[in-house]
This record gives sequence, structure tokens and C-alpha cells, in this order.
Amino acid sequence: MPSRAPALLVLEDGRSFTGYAFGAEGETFGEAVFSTGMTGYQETLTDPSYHRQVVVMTAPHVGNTGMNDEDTESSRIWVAGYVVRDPARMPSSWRSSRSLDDDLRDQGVVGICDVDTRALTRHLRERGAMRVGISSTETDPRALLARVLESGEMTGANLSEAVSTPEAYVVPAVGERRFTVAAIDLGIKSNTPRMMSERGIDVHVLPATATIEQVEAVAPDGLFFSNGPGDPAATTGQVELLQAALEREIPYFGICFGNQLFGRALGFGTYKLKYGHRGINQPVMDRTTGKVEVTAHNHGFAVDAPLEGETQTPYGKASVSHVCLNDDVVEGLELRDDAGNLKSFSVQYHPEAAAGPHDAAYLFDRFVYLMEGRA
Ligand SMILES: NC(=O)CC[C@H](N)C(=O)O
Repeated sequence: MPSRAPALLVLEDGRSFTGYAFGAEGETFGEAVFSTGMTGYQETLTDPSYHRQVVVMTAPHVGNTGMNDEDTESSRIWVAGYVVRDPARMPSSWRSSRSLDDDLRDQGVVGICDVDTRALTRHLRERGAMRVGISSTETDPRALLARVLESGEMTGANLSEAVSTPEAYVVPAVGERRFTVAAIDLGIKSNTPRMMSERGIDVHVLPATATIEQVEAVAPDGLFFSNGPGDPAATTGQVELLQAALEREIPYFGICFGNQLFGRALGFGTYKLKYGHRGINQPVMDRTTGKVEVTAHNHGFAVDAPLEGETQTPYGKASVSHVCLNDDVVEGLELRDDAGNLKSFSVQYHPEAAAGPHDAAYLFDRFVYLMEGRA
């Protein structure tokens, strides 16, 4: 085990915690959020939706199975910082090729360990998500607090273009191609195009700046917007793109950020949750079937839409399709024509989740049915 330098964590409301450097030494800032997933730390770290967030793990022992080459959701670790109670001293798995500590250090990601993550999580739950700083170079909490207060806020942050692919690429259908989808990368996770390609879809992944002409050039059967970091209220270009696609009657499916932008395209607002939903066991009801799914979540914002009834929009009738049973937050939206046929839909949670429950994988099939015209 490496010898560790002392480190300091300071929240923007002045509460501080001490611990030891984990991963890279140095200083980092971001929005402090907690994740309750007991497994899947590699997928969490490499999820681009965590850009500019410092993730606190409520699982007390992190890193047990090391890091491997198969489970990454993107090409790098995206979290701005990482907070754990007790890092594994001896990672062990037949798939592991390096330790979590090494990967964090190699990628320059500053973390802190030996923190009372239970007290920190309870504090965030009571006071809400807030800015935080972690440092192994600063010993004075007041000096670190001053820098925390100067760091950027999540509210108002437009981050999609910072994480999106610079170039378009194609993930080809496995077996015979049945459909073509234009997928806008707002921070896409690798498992999303994979789950589409397994259903006979050629996935054309396009940058966040794609225009409606670039979408149409792909001649898509459907349009998809991915998950991604930042405040949906600060993203206007992609909302206009989605509205242009809805005007052209292109079937749409969105995940997480893609649900929030669908909500905005339909005329609803979005708002910041007190401390968000991050974990892999959140109960959600699909109101079209009445079934309850156990689902993976990672969102700090939510759509403000009426839970009951339909809302007439320029594109059809919109309604809330899925609701979180913990707190009644909107977890899905759908758009239907006057005859009641499904035109487009989206979910706030993660049917592509890995690690995670697979209850929601049917939503990729629903997208296929939608493109077939039999949803
Ligand atoms: N995973 C996501 O797509 C997150 C969406 C948005 N950034 C939020 O925090 O709510």
C-alpha cells in the first residue's frame, strides 16, 4: 500500500473533513454528490455525466475488484474528485489489470480516503449538493474554502460540448441492419450504442454540435439523445435541434439528459433536485404497464411536468410515463398523436446501466417497436 499524504476536504458551507490522499495528490474542485451503488465504481468513474462532480461513495469499501479493460463507459475517468472511506489494499479479480488507486493517479484524478463518508453523505442529504474542494497541498481549511467559493457552480453550466466526441463515428449493427439511428453524444456511455447495435441498429454517433442537416444526412429511422453532464436549462442549441426533429416527425428516444432536453423541447421547465438520485436500486413505476422497475440513476436535475393528465404541445400530446416511487420525481415522458399512438419517449434513468439492474432494458425494444411503427 502506498504511503499517503494527509488531505483535506472542505464544503462550501464551511464543514470540513480530514483524510489521506487517494489517487493523484493535488487539489480539485467540483459539485459534491453521493452515489449509493455498492458495485460498478469503474462505470461510475468513467461516466461523462459526472464531469465537474466530486463523487462520494456510500459503499464503505471501494476498489476490491481493481480496474479492467472491459467495463469503462468512455475513454477516461470523468469525475472531478473521488471520496471513499476505505480503499481496497489488495484488489483481486481475474479481470483486473491495475488498481483503482493507480488509475486515479495515472489520470491525475485527485481523491481522498479515510473520510467519514456516512457523516458527509448525511450532511449533503440535509443541506443539499454543494461545491467542494479536496487538497493534499493546502492545510488551512479557510484558505481552501475561499477557493471553493470561487469555483464554478453546476447550476447554469453548459457542459455537453466539453465531453462530446469531436468526430462522428458509427457503431454497426450486430448481424443484419434493420434501422439507422442518429445518436447525439452529449456524454454518451459505451453501453448505449452497444445495446442498440445488438438490436440490429446502425448507430451514427454525432457530436453535440450536430445540426438538423447533419442528422438528416444520416437518413435516420430514429433520433437519440444521450445522458450527459451539466444543467439542462443552460442547453439551448440541442433543444432547438430536437424541436426541428419533432417537427419532421422523426421518432425520438432520450436517456437522462436526453429526457430533460425532451421535456424542454415540449415546453416544460427543469429544476435542480436538492441532492439528486445516484445509485442502482431506485424504484420507478412505468405507468403504461403499472410495473415497478428497479433502476440505475444519476441525475441532479429533473423535469417539471404535471404528473397527471396530458399537455397539448405543437408536436402532440405529452404526458409523464414514469415516476420515481421514492419522491414522485418525473422519470419518463412520452409524446402521442391524437389517436394515442406513441411518437417519441424518454427516461430519466439508465436502461443501459452497467453495473446495474437490467429491468429497464425493454426500453431499447420499445425504441425498435417505435421505429417499426408498432409501439
Ligand atoms: N446522467 C445524466 O444524463 C445527468 C443529466 C444532468 N446533468 C443531471 O445531473 O441531472
